[in-house]
Amino acid sequence: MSRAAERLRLLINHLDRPPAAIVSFPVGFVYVYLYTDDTDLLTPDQRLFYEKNGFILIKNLVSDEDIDRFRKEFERVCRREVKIPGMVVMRDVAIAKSEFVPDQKAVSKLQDFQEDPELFRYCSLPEILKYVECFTGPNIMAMHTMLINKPPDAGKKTSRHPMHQDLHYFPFRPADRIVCSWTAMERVDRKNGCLVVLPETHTSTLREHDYPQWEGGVNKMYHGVRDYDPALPRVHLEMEKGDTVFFHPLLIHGSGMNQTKGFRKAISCHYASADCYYIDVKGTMQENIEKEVKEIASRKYNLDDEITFKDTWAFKGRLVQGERTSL
Ligand SMILES: CCCC(=O)SCCNC(=O)CCNC(=O)[C@H](O)C(C)(C)COP(=O)(O)OP(=O)(O)OC[C@H]1O[C@@H](n2cnc3c(N)ncnc32)[C@H](O)[C@@H]1OP(=O)(O)O
Ligand SMILES: Nc1ncnc2c1ncn2[C@@H]1O[C@H](COP(=O)(O)OP(=O)(O)OP(=O)(O)O)[C@@H](O)[C@H]1O
Ligand SMILES: O=C(O)CCC(=O)C(=O)O
Ligand SMILES: [Fe+2]
Ligand SMILES: [Mg+2]
Repeated sequence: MSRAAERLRLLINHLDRPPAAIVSFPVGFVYVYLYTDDTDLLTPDQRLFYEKNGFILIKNLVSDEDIDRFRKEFERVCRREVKIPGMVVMRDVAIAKSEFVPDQKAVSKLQDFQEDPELFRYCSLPEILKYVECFTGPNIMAMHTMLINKPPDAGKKTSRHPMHQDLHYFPFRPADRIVCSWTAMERVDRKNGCLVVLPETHTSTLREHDYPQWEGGVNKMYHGVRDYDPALPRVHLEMEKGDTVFFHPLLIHGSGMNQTKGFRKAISCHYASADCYYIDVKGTMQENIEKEVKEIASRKYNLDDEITFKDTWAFKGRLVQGERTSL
C-alpha cells in the first residue's frame, strides 16, 4: 500500500473524530492530524512522530527539585506519617502475604493520590499541562494518578507489567482525547524494567484483556492483551530522571522485570478532556475490569453494589485546567 493510501485508510478508520487540522504537504497528499491539536508547542516533526507512533518522549521536562519532593512525600507515605483519603498502597503479589514493614520496600505502587497536595502537584505542573493540552484540548481533567515503585524482582517475575492498553480501564471516550504522562523519577532502563511500547498500535482498536498465564503469579488488576504476540516490534524507552513520555491510551505497552537491587520509580497521570463522556461498558470487553473495580471499590468504601464504574471515575477525577464541562 502506498503511503498516501495508508493515510487514507487511517483516516477512514477514524471518522468518528473530526480532524484537528488539515495541512497540505508539497508532496501532493493531504495529511489529516488525528491525534494532536494545532498548538504552537509541538514541532512539525514531534507532531508527526506522535501521530505515527502514538507516543512522544520529552527529555528533561520535570525538574530534579520537584522529583526530589515527590520522592520525599512517597517516603512519608511508606513510613505511614501521612494517611491520604482514597489512596491505595499496593504491595507486590510476591510479598502480599508477608508482614507489612513500614518502608518503601513493601510498597510497589501508590494509586489515586489526588488528595495528596504534594504528589498531586505533579498533575498540575505547567510544563506537563502545556503538552497535555496538545492531545486533550484546553479543558483538562486528571483522571488517574500513580506512583510506581517497581521492586527488585523477588524471583518470580511478578515485577513485570504485562502488555496492555490503558483504555481497557477507562469508561470514557473518545480515546483520542485521553493521554498519559509518565515521568521517570530516576534513570530507567532495560535492567530495572523500563516501559516497553509497541509503536503504531494506537491506530488499532481496544483489544480483549485478561490475566496472563504467568507461572509466578500476576498482580491484582494487571491485565494483559489476550494473545500477545512477542514477535511484534518493541521499543524500550530508556529515560533519565525528569524525562517524560506522553502516550495514547490505545498504545500497547508494559514493563519488563526489575533485575536490579534498586526500586524503579516513576510518577504518572492519565488526563482526559473534560469534554469526554462516560460510556456504559455492559456487554463489552470491558465488563471484566468493571466487575473487579466495583468489587474493590465496594469493599474500600463499604458500599454494597450501589457504586458504579462511572462513579469511581467521576469521584476521583480532578479539573486541572479550563472548565469541567462533562466528565
Ligand atoms: C491505566 C491503569 C492501569 C492500572 O491501573 S493497572 C493496575 C491497577 N491495579 C490496581 O488498581 C490494584 C489496586 N490494588 C488494590 O486495590 C489493593 O492493593 C488490593 C489488591 C485490593 C489489596 O489491598 P488490601 O486489601 O489493602 O491488602 P491486603 O494486604 O489486606 O490483601 C487482601 C488480599 O489481596 C491480596 N493481595 C494483596 N496485594 C496483592 C497484589 N498486588 N496482587 C494480588 N493480590 C494481592 C492479599 O494476598 C489478600 O489475599 P487473601 O484475601 O488473603 O487471599
Ligand atoms: N504473555 C504476555 N502477555 C502480556 N505481556 C507480556 C507477556 N510476556 C511478556 N510480556 C510483557 O512484554 C514486555 C517485554 O517483556 P520482556 O521481559 O521480554 O522485556 P524486557 O525484560 O524489558 O526485555 P529484555 O529482558 O529482553 O531486556 C514486558 O512488559 C512484559 O511484561
Ligand atoms: O510503570 C510501569 O511499569 C507501567 C505502569 C502502567 O503501564 C500502568 O500502570 O498502566
Ligand atoms: Fe499502562
Ligand atoms: Mg526480559
